[in-house]
Formats: sequence, structure tokens, C-alpha cells
Amino acid sequence: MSSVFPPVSSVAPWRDRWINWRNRLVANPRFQRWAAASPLTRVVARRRAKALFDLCAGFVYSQILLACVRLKLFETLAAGPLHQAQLAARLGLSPDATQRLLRAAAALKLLRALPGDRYALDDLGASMLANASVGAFVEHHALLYDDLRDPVALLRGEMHTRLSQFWPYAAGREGDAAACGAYSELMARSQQLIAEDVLDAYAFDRHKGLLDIGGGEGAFVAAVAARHPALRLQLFDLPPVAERARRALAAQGLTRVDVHGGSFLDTPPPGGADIVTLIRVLHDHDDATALAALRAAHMALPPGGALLVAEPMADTPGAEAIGDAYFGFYLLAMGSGRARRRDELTQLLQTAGFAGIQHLPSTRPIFSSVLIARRV
Ligand SMILES: CC(C)=CCC/C(C)=C/CC/C(C)=C/C=C/C(C)=C/C=C/C=C(C)/C=C/C=C(C)/C=C/C=C(C)/C=C/CC(C)(C)O
Ligand SMILES: C[S@@+](CC[C@H](N)C(=O)[O-])C[C@H]1O[C@@H](n2cnc3c(N)ncnc32)[C@H](O)[C@@H]1O
Repeated sequence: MSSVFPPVSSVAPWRDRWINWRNRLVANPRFQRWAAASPLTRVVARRRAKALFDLCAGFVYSQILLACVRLKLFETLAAGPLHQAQLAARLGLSPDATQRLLRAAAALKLLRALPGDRYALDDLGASMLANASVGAFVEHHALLYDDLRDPVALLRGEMHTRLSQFWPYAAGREGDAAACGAYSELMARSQQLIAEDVLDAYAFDRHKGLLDIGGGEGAFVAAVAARHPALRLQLFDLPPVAERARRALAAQGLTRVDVHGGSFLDTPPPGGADIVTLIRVLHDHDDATALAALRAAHMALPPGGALLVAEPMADTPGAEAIGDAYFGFYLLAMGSGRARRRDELTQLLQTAGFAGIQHLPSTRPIFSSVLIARRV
């Protein structure tokens, strides 16, 4: 059999030679058949085959989830198990289509099949109910999947993406007021997955005033306000987003937040705070703009003031695919930024004049890791 692998140089480093030897073996169909049958290797072989199948099928699984979200299947089952026929009537699907969807959702552990053709929520379906923003993310993935239909063209920068319309500032259109509502709402809803974890990770009560740069509609400062009634609060975001924040905070009766509109690219954020937060802001931007945001934070703080950065980071153990695969390609489609590794962020922070950079353990680092630093 001819090999797709060129000969290995005998002077290559030992690690390369080991990897090449191993990959030749794994790519050999005879080894594959042997490994699938041998009691020594079959567990690993099945796991690898399943992992590769799941990569092939990922889009199909996602679209089954989208069908469940659009048909409000999880909400329909919130009160308890229902029979397949009852579900067909509630979902407005034929009996066949209902059975197909229910079986698929049960196979994906969203639902649990019960005896007598009844279905209940399983852990993943119940978790969808508990985290309402996940459904909103699933819906907005329609844009991302459209942009990903030709991933090579996307990598080559040959596509005009829908996601860059959704996030206008990523494409240099900071002033696009019409488009900021949709992303601001999505971000505000998904703070539920972030804010409490950040508040648990750091003792904000050692500070007098907090400024949230890129604070969106104020969902994070509202969570801070609830936990730390004595902290003075400021929010800075692009003018149309700041206007939305003013309205949203006033609607909650939160008049103690001082909201400022401007771009950190050309407007210095207000001073007076001794801690600045950048929550899910830096990863949106390429290094030059991320540095501008950090320099704006630096300027707003007194010497010794603190900077807290919270966002998904690329090298989070157990969540590598979320950082490098999901956010890597998401941000590519969006038009700027990348999920940085902790040491890459550390370097940016140092360049902007921060020191004492520490990683803080957080409850669910897969959604956001937390770094704290001190302004020199
Ligand atoms: C009761 C008995 C006997 C046993 C119980 C067993 C048990 C312990 C079960 C566990 C149940 C449990 C607590 C489950 C919890 C599940 C949770 C919290 C699930 C959360 C899921 C969250 C998901 C899937 C989040 C998805 C987030 C996405 C897709 C985020 C996308 C973010 C984007 C696009 C951000 C864009 C912003 C930008 C532009 C990058 O800046
Ligand atoms: C991904 S959102 C995160 C919002 C919020 N921090 C959160 O976690 O929900 C990024 C925020 O940065 C804001 N932003 C982007 N470019 C900005 C700029 N040049 N100056 C100020 N804010 C900016 C956006 O308007 C948006 O609200």
C-alpha cells in the first residue's frame, strides 16, 4: 500500500519522529481494523471514531437544538412529561416528524424518553431552560453558520460576513446606532452566565468606585450594585449603547450609575474609579484596539488602581475548543479580535502599563476567565 506520509528524516527531533511513527500507524487501515477489535485498544478506538463522527455531525446536532428552541420544546415540557401525541399537537408537527425530533433530542440528552412514548426534559434540556440566553445564542448562530458555509473563503478574507453587520464596531463602524440594539440585548441577557461568577471571584468591596468600560446596557453594573450597595458605579460605552444603558438602568430604578457615552478610541473615559472592569471587551479587538482600550483604562485609574479583565480565554483547561475553535472562528467571522491565551493578555496588559497580573479562579472558567492587574 502506498503511504500518504513522506519518509521521516532520521535527524528529526525525537518528538517529531515519535509523532510521525504514531500517525503512520493510526492512519493504516489494517491497524484501524485491529485496534477496533482488540480488547487492548477497542475502547480508545471507539472513542476516537465517535469523536470524529461528532465533528462531522456537529452542524446537524446544532440544528436539532435550533429546532427545539424555535418550537419551544423545552418550555413545553417545563411542567412535566408529555405523550408524543400531545407534543405533536403542541409543536404543530406531524406524528412522524414529532417522533423524529423527540428521538433525536433524546439521543442528544436534551430530553429523556420514558416508557409509553412519553418524553421529559433531561439535564441538558433543563439547563436550556435555566440559561435563557443560550437559546438566544442558538438563534443568532444562523448568521455565523451562514458565514461559515465556505470556511476557506472566510480564512482567506474573501467573504463579506453577516456577523460583521451584527457587530458593527468590529468592522470599524462604532457609530452605527441602528445595529447596536440587537447585540446589546444579547449581551445583557447573557450576563447571567458571567456576572455572578466574576463577583464571586473578586472582593470588589475593597474598592470605592468601579468603572465598567464597554459595559453594554449595564447588566454587569446592575449585578455589582445588588451585591455592593456602597460602591460608586460608572459605565462607559459607545454613545447609542450608553443611551440604552441609561434607559435600562432607569427602568430598574438604578439611578446611582453614572453613564458616559464615547469611544475609548478617541474619548477618555471618566476618572474617579479605583477599579476598571473590561468584561468580554478585549477579545473583540485586534491588538492595537485592545491596547487602546487598556490605555483608556490606565488613564482612568489612579496609580495602584485595579483592572479586572473577564472573558473566555483560549487556554482554559477543558475548554480549549471553546476558545480556539468556537471563538477563534466566531471572531474571524465577526471581523476582528481573537480569544487570547492568558500569557498573551498578560503581555498586552504589561504593554499598557499594568503589573501584578494574576489569574483568579472562577466558578465556570469556560464562560469567562478572570485576570486582575494593578496600574503602575
Ligand atoms: C438531581 C440529581 C440527582 C442529579 C443532578 C446531576 C447534576 C449535578 C446535573 C448538573 C445540572 C446542572 C447544574 C447543569 C448546568 C448546566 C449549565 C450551567 C449549562 C450552561 C450552558 C451554557 C451554554 C451552552 C452556553 C453557551 C454560550 C454561548 C454559545 C456563548 C456565545 C457567546 C458569544 C457568541 C459571545 C459573543 C461576544 C463577543 C462578540 C465575542 O464579544
Ligand atoms: C461583547 S460586548 C460586551 C458588553 C458587556 N461588557 C458584557 O459583557 O455584557 C462589547 C462592548 O464593548 C462596546 N465597545 C466596542 N467598541 C467600543 C469602543 N470603541 N468604545 C467603547 N465601547 C466599545 C460595545 O458597544 C459593547 O457594548
